[in-house]
Amino acid sequence: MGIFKIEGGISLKGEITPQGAKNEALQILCAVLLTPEKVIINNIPDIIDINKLITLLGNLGVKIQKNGSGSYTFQADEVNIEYLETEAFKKEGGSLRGSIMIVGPLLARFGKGYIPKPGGDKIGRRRLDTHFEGFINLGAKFRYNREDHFYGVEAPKGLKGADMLLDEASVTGTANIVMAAVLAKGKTTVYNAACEPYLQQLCKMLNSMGAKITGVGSNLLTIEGVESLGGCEHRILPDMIEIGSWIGLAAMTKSEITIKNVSWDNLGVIPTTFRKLGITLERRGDDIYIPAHVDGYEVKTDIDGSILTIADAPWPGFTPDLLSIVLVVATQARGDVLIHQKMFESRLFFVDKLIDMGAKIMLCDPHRAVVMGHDFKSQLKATTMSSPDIRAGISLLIAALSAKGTSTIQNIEQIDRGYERIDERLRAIGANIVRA
Ligand SMILES: CC(=O)N[C@H]1[C@@H](OP(=O)(O)OP(=O)(O)OC[C@H]2O[C@@H](n3ccc(=O)[nH]c3=O)[C@H](O)[C@@H]2O)O[C@H](CO)[C@@H](O)[C@@H]1O
Ligand SMILES: C=C(OP(=O)(O)O)C(=O)O
Repeated sequence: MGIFKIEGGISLKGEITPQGAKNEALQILCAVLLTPEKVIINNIPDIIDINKLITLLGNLGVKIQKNGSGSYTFQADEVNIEYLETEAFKKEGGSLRGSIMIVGPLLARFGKGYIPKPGGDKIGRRRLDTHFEGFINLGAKFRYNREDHFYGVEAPKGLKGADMLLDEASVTGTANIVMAAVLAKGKTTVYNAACEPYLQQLCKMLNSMGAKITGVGSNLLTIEGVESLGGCEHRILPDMIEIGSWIGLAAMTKSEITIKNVSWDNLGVIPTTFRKLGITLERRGDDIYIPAHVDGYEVKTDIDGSILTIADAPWPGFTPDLLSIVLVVATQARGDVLIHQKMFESRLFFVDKLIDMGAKIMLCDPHRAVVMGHDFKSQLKATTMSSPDIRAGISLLIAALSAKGTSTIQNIEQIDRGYERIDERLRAIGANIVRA
């Protein structure tokens, strides 16, 4: 397992360009299974999770050609569906969360889809019921083997469009159901659909392949099934979670940073949420400019003076993936913040490490933490820590960059699974970080 050694307490300066979005890329890569024609995808991030999914597609027989940095051509004209029943697939298929989204396309095109319990972060229960209830609504037969946690759906006679109301607006669940419904017979409506920008991107890509999806961007999608889909070219959006991470990093290290080409119109409430923490962000064209916060940043209260609460919610609410970053940034703010992580129950436990570093945080229960900001009057102390999940990992990295002295972060594979060449990119703006 690799480690990062970080010499903190240094202000950074410069420009940083966000990578392509991990969570969009996972959906888009699965969609290549829907057509025998060539699909070109640009701006694919070079990170562990994405590279694992590309390997999985290769093992399924998809032809893969690298065109250049971040650009690939995929062709799923000879899919080896038997691979789904091998021991190798049982091992490999479960190693990331995003692999669950191969099931919808395979079911739609080949009448069957199997998957071992998918991996991803250990951040609480991660149910798959919404996915499989959706497939069942489309006429698939479902089976689950409790012993080896293996899920399967089959529809040898094809899928049939249906009206459905999802039990929750699951992001990967909606993507999976949409990818199954595009090739079903007749009309499907999906209400309480997730509608975040990455899902909108998926729907736009599918429409460019010949699918008929309307309502894109809303929570009611209507899908007219088509016989087959063709090839296309698609570009992945910048990663909004990475953008939020750089905003937090800039504020915490009092650095002047420009985040390039962020696709502002797809950031939703992310900029306003950081502004509530007192962070100044300027829109400059499609860039975000963050001045050095030499005098710190002051948390805004609610209109009636009550303590600011930052909570997650399905899009267009604030993404749960940025709450850990907001929490670490709050430790040096002027004022107090309640962080309410509603979706996942094990994502706040990393606060122990921040408390060890000197942060004032009260963990009220698994979902809520009150952060009492230091206003930089007391700097965090460098320490040795281990990254429990991807977003806690980056939050600890931000804490280490702000702390005086040398910190060590272990288990950095958790960070590498979502952030491309992070050490190299941070060194380019002046950070003292080495990989060992
Ligand atoms: C590979 C990928 O794209 N992963 C993202 C995806 O995961 P994923 O698609 O797995 O997450 P889901 O949207 O299914 O649900 C996330 C959690 O929120 C709960 N939930 C969800 C919707 C809802 O209306 N109410 C509710 O309580 C679910 O029970 C679950 O515990 O979306 C999550 C929520 O944005 C992100 O954290 C993950 O980074
Ligand atoms: C939780 C995340 O990823 P995954 O769903 O892949 O575990 C994340 O990206 O923050």
